Amino acid sequence: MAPLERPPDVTVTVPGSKSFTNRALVLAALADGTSTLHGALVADDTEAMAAALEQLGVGIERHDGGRRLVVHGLGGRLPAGPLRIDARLSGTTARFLLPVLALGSGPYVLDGRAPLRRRPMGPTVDALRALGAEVDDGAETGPGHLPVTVRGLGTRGGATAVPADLSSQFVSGLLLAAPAMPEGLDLTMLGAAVSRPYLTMTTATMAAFGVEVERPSPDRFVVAPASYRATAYGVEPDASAASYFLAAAALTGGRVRVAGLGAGSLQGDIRVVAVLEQMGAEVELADDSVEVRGTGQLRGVDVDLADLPDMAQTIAVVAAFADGPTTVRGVELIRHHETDRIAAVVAELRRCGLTVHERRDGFTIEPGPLRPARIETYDDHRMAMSFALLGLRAPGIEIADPGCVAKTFPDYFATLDQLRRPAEPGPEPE
Ligand SMILES: O=C(O)C1=C[C@@H](OP(=O)(O)O)[C@@H](O)[C@H](O)C1
Ligand SMILES: C=C(OP(=O)(O)O)C(=O)O
Repeated sequence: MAPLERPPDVTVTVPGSKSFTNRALVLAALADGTSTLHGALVADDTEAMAAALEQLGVGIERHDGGRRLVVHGLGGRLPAGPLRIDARLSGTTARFLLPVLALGSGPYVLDGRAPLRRRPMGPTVDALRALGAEVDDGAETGPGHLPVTVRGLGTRGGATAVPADLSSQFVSGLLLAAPAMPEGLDLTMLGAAVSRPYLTMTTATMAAFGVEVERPSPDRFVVAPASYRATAYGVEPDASAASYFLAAAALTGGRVRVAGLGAGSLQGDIRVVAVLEQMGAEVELADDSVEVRGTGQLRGVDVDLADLPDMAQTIAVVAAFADGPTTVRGVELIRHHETDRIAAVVAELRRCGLTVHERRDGFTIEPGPLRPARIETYDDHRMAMSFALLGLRAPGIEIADPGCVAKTFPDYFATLDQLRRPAEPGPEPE
C-alpha cells in the first residue's frame, strides 16, 4: 500500500458489531420463536457461530448478503449428540457456545483451529462442572483447552464463582445460557475483571431479548430461570472496526466520520476516541456518528486500556507517529487473544525500526522514522488491520496474510482504500 497523497476527508461505513451479532445469535437460538437480526456482521467469527447453531437445529435464513438474519429458535431444547462443532478462530463462539452445549444431553465436542486451541477455556470448563455438567477437556491439548466434550444431562445451574481477570467472555457466555438452566445462575466474578464494557453489552443484549440480570454488587450477577423472547434486533456498527479509520484520521491529519455509531454505544472500544483526543486529535461524538480530525500534532500518552483491550494495537500504530513516547498498560490479557498481541506488537514495530520496551501488561513505544518492512500478522486480524495504517504514511509497509481480516472484517482493505477518495464537497456557501 502506497502512502496517501493527501489527508483523507471521508465518511466510511463499517460492518455490524461482531460482539453484538454473536450475542444476538445465541439469544435468538435459545428463544422460542422467530427473531430477526438487522445489520448483522458477515465474517468468519459470526459464520462460525451461525454454522454451529445450525448444527444444533437452529433455523437461520440469510437475507441481504447475511446482514439480515431470520432465526428460528429452539426454546432451549437441544438435539442429542453426538455432534462435533468447529469454533474456527472465534473466542466468542467457543466461550458463548460451551454453556449452551451444557443445556443438552450431548455428547457435543467443541473444537477450533490451532490458534484457538491455544487460548484458555478453563474458567468455563470449571464453572460448567460446578453447575452439574459433565465436561471432558484437554484430551489432546491439555486441561482447559479445546477440544472439549460436553454432556449436559446433569446441568442444574445455581451458584458459581468465575475468574474474570483473564477474559470477560467466560462470564458473558455463562450469563447468556443462564436463563435456560433449571436453577438459573448466581455468578460471582473473581479477580480484577477485565474488558468490563463487554459484560454490560451482554446484560443489555439479554434485556433486549426479555431477560433481566440482577446485579446485587458490581462483581455478582443473578439470573432467574426464564425464557428469552424472540425479537427484532438491530446490530450497531462495530466500534473496534471503526477504530482503524478514526485512527487513520489522527495519524494522517485528515477527517474521517463513521455513521451509525455514537455517544450512546455500549461498546467499550468507542472510548478509543478519548485516547486519540488525548494524543491531539479533534473528536466529535454525536448521537449517531463519530468523527475524528487530525490536527497535525500527536502527543505520546500513558494509557490503561483494560476496558478496551482490542484497541492496544490501534493505539500502538498511532503512537509510532507521536512526538513522544507512549505507554499502553493494563492489557496482559491480550497475550491470550488470537496471538500474544503484546509480543506481536513489540516484534513488528521493532521490525519497522522503532525502539519498543515490552512490559508484562503492555508496552512503551518510542516514535521515530519507519523503515520498509513486511509485517507478520500471526493469524490475527487486528495485527493486519492496525499495522496497515502505518502504510498510510510510511512507504514500503507490506502486510503478510492480509486475508486474516476475514475473521471480523472481510472488506477491510477495500474500505481502507476509500481514504484515497477525493474530499467530500463541503457545505454550500451561504
Ligand atoms: O465478549 C466479547 O464480545 C469480546 C470480549 C473481549 O474478549 P476478552 O474479554 O477476552 O478481551 C474482546 O477482546 C473480544 O474481541 C470480544
Ligand atoms: C479477541 C478478539 O476476538 P475473539 O476473542 O472473539 O476471538 C478480537 O476480535 O480481537
